[in-house]
Amino acid sequence: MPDVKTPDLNIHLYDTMQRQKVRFEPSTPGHVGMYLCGPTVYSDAHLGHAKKEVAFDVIRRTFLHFGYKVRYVANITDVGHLQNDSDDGEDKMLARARLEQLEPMEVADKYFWSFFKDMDALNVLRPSINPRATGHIQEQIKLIEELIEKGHAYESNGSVYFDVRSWPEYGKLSGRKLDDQEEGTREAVREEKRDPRDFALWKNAEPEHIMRWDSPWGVGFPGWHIECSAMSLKYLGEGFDIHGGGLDLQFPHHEAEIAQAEAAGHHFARYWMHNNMLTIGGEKMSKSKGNFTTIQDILQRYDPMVVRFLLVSSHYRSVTEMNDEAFASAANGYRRLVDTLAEIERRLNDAPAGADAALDAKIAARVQEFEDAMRDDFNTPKAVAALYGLTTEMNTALNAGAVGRETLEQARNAYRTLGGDVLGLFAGNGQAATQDDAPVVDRLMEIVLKARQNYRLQKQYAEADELRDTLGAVGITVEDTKDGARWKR
Ligand SMILES: Nc1ncnc2c1ncn2[C@@H]1O[C@H](COP(=O)(O)OP(=O)(O)OP(=O)(O)O)[C@@H](O)[C@H]1O
Ligand SMILES: [Zn+2]
Repeated sequence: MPDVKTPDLNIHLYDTMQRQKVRFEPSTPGHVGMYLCGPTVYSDAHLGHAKKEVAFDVIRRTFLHFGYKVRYVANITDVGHLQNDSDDGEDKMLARARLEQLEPMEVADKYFWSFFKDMDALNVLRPSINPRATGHIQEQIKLIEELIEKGHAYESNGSVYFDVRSWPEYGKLSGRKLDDQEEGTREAVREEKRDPRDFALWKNAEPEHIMRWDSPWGVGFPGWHIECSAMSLKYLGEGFDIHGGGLDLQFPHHEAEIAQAEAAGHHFARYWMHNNMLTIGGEKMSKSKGNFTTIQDILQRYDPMVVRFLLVSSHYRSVTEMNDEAFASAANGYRRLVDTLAEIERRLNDAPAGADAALDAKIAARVQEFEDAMRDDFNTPKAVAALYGLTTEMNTALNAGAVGRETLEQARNAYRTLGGDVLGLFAGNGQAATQDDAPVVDRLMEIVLKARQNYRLQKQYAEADELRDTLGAVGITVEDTKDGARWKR
């Protein structure tokens, strides 16, 4: 018999569209189709991106835990996302390509791989499907044609705009009334539009715009929003289950996605989920504000599992404020869990046979507490509190003397399943969990890398390589970049 678990039917989630917690009912029993708006790949990912990716990864893992099959589609934006998120301005990819003197597709690939390297480190499961906007131009053109045919879009000067006045529901997700919406675009673009709030589905390419494709309206490129409507429907089908993204994408991006899909006659996402922001000094961390810390930089200082622990310690719909104290307390909290788990595993080597019924009941109650928290809109802080509770109880029992093998196994399974499989916290060995020594190691590494650089300058490459290999053996990788050597552990 295959190991088939009956899906749990008691999961509640907060649906942004309905503005309340509702019971999740899948469109196909036992299956969940999820779409997540992914990154625009023009620079390295920062901790704000990590918050979003980890939030939805935990949601996906929770559905898996509760017996669902999940198809998880997360896109990569590699065209059409213009600066200021508006209908004019330079394409973010092109601006970066110019800066780095690369082909736009080189920029996309460079940051695509860097994104996945970071996500792998944070133990974020890879998407089931990872479609790229430039690979789906035909699908986007087809959807635009449907919209023109139905009278919800019009061509103007080689560009195509969505006619917001033709779609009274525009604004239903964010609750914005059409009249309250800003008219952000510059004069020349505004002249092309019937209403300044119309948004671009397709843009006519100026001669110098090198990312360009043929279309029924001439040579151009897709608007930013259309890719997500086209690709989610393609891979998840009509009326798919969950659409996710950051709260800041509700308007205009998600509002536009809904209008594009529904005005063309499609059934779109049935639930909308949004993560809140990671902030620094109370302000959203963002690339354009420049107040960001890249994931690569933070991983120089902290074990990726500590970073992940920090992120799951606050709810996905709450703000996560990032500062040194938050990391220090995450490192300590995480250490408590892994130390106890390590002790349980050590004791299992020579534990006496048998079980401790009272402790078994406590473990079962903590498992229940954890699962109830996750069923209630993926309440990770409460779930973490259940793990802390378990940890206190286990430490008391372990300090008091021998614990029976069956009970130790139960406890280990609880940590591995809930902390490991659901929260994704036990990739790697967690050994570098508390890096109170980070400043000292930083300084030491500066000295070591300088020594290695001296070897290289004197063409003593064998010695330089040996130094790098020795560092590798203790878990420190050194990478040579054009800006000098970088390291991480
Ligand atoms: N600080 C943050 N906290 C949580 N999620 C974020 C944060 N910053 C970005 N995201 C999410 O990551 C996704 C991609 O965001 P995007 O590439 O626009 O990042 P950004 O730093 O806001 O860039 P920009 O400042 O150029 O708009 C979006 O879903 C967005 O909501
Ligand atoms: Zn999107």
